[in-house]
Amino acid sequence: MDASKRLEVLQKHLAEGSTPAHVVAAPTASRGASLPRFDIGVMEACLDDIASLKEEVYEVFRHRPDLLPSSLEGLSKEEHRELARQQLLLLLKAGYSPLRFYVHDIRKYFYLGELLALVDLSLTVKMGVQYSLWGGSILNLGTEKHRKAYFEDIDKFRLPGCFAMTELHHGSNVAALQTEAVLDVATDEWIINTPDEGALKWWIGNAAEDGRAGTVFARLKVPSLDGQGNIVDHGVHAIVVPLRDASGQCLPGVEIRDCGYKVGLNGVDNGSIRFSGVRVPRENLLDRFGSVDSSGQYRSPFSASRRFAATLGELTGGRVGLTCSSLGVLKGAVTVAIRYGAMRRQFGPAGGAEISVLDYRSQQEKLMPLLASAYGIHFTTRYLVLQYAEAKRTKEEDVIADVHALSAGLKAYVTSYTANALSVCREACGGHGYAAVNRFGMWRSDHDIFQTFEGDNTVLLQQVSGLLLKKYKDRFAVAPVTATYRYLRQWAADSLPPNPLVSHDTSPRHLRDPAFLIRALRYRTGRLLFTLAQRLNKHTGRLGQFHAWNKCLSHILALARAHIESVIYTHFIEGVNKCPDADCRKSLKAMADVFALQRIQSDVMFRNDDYVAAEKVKAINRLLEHLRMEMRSQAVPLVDAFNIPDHILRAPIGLQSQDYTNYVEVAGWSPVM
Ligand SMILES: Cc1cc2nc3c(=O)[nH]c(=O)nc-3n(C[C@H](O)[C@H](O)[C@H](O)COP(=O)(O)OP(=O)(O)OC[C@H]3O[C@@H](n4cnc5c(N)ncnc54)[C@H](O)[C@@H]3O)c2cc1C
Repeated sequence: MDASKRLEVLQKHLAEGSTPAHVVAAPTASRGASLPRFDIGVMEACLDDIASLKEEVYEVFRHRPDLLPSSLEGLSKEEHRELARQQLLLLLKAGYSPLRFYVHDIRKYFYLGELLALVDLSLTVKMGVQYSLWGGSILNLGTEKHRKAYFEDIDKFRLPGCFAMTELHHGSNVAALQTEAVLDVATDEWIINTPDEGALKWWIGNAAEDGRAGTVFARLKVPSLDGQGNIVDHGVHAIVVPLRDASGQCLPGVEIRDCGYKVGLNGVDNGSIRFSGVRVPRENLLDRFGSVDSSGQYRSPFSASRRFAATLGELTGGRVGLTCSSLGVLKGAVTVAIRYGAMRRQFGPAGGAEISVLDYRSQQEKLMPLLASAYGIHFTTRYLVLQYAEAKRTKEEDVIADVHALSAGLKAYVTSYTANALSVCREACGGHGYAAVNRFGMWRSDHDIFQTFEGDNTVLLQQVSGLLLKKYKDRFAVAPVTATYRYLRQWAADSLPPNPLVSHDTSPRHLRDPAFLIRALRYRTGRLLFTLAQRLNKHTGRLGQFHAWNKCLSHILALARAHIESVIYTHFIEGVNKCPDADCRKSLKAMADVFALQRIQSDVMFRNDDYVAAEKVKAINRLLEHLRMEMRSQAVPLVDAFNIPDHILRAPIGLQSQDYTNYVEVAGWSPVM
């Protein structure tokens, strides 16, 4: 049943006052606080209006259990690469065209990234390399001639390709890359060279085995037009360079080595590349933002720094994709941990039955915030995807800037959050969480690098704060005194408690009021921003900009995280309000409250500033405990609403059956002993 049908059915039942058959049964062991039961299908519909894609894609894999191994233990990197390749080819044979999704229906493209994360993260990353990076660089940095030349072959995976940016000596600092592309005016070709060991391309996905071509980032060096024999360095640009012939042999001047076994993601063939005098036609320069004619005349509508920013800005799609995939992993991990926690029984009152471990408050404290965050991140990620589509459609500068900041911030926040959540979920499943078949180990190893590639998280968070500071500075660039004053007044009005009574208000009604929660989270962002601006101002005079920034770095990172949390909460509440079903809404609202209150509880700044008085902190603690207990009552249906089929989730302790049957079978026992 698709999303709109589900809502229709529910509305009919509500009108008739009856209960649909698939409304979940009451939880067994939740004492005291509980939330109303809800229709899982309706909750799923509130989350996704393209859920049909999930059903179709996962159905494709249902018929190929050979491509869904229960664990990757013992697989060599070559075998794992073949597995990822076959998984990708299966999708293509089933009629999916990721690059067409990328161009015509970006929501589906990113959703695919989320879905495939639970099939195998190597598959998601391989898809990301082929379509977001290799395909995306052609589409976004090139012009029509490049699109015509490569689109079909990239789409069909007839031309597996690479995105060769990183070098041995430089990853985050892209402007410092050293690979050279020198124009030979006589032959109208670029000559690509790796000048030294530090410029070896490194970590390049698809390079070790499959890559037939790649977008290579190199310094564009062009003879000066003054006839003096000088060379002008126009900085880093992207050029298409063929790497292998049809038989898989490296082309003359191209040498490739395998980066070898990694901590995870061994289904992706990362390689290192050296170029020695490789010649490619001048047209191979991806010239949307800067071009060179046959005489060597360089043209760009932008200044060098704006061109560089525009080039890197076009790569935000990769970050959006990683955020979606990371969310997929988070949903999978939380699903396993919560189902297992509900099934697993340890200890109980004297003479009574053992209780589910999920009924321990400590377990709720560990897992309910993760579940709440998964929902909050879900709504925010969906917003990011829509904004990304809007930016591509309208090309409006404001929207592009918003997407740039949000994709950097959300990628950093979500991937770090998920990396930590994987450890919490593993530990919440006790010893059985450590069995390879239950997938936490593999997710942890495969997902860990999400924090680093497509922009190191620490570096990305700085970009977010940099953009916030820029907005702040822009406000008073024109009329410093009045604008600063206006900004502060606005900030005070927006976020400070209107009067001292509020900082002492401990009523649950107030504490759960979205107006209070959003005001508090924005207060934190505003305060961090304002004090950071003051500190940077103070230190820059003495230390210079670079060192002043470094001195304030932990403040800068705190600001970016605070900002992202307030953005997530805003979209979470929007998701709550948009949900048409009252019972679903209650669960969603409880989770949004947990999300925001936990952030307020864990940041001493609120207490230090007397934004929340001591008795209010205690009231928040009590309320959080209560809300987590409430959430526990619907925790299993809440993860069921992610609707991850068993053949995709595979972790035997986390399946819908919620018993040990699959797990004992994996160990070779007959289920009936
Ligand atoms: C499995 C894998 C696949 C990859 N695939 C590709 C690919 O297909 N194509 C490609 O081009 N690249 C690829 N990469 C490279 C990846 O994008 C880089 O590793 C990443 O950008 C980080 O750069 P780096 O490794 O040089 O880290 P560095 O920038 O050297 O970072 C090292 C440490 O220094 C810190 N640091 C660096 N700069 C700052 C700063 N300004 N402020 C504070 N701290 C800082 C970082 O936080 C980090 O902790 C891949 C990497 C891996 C591991």
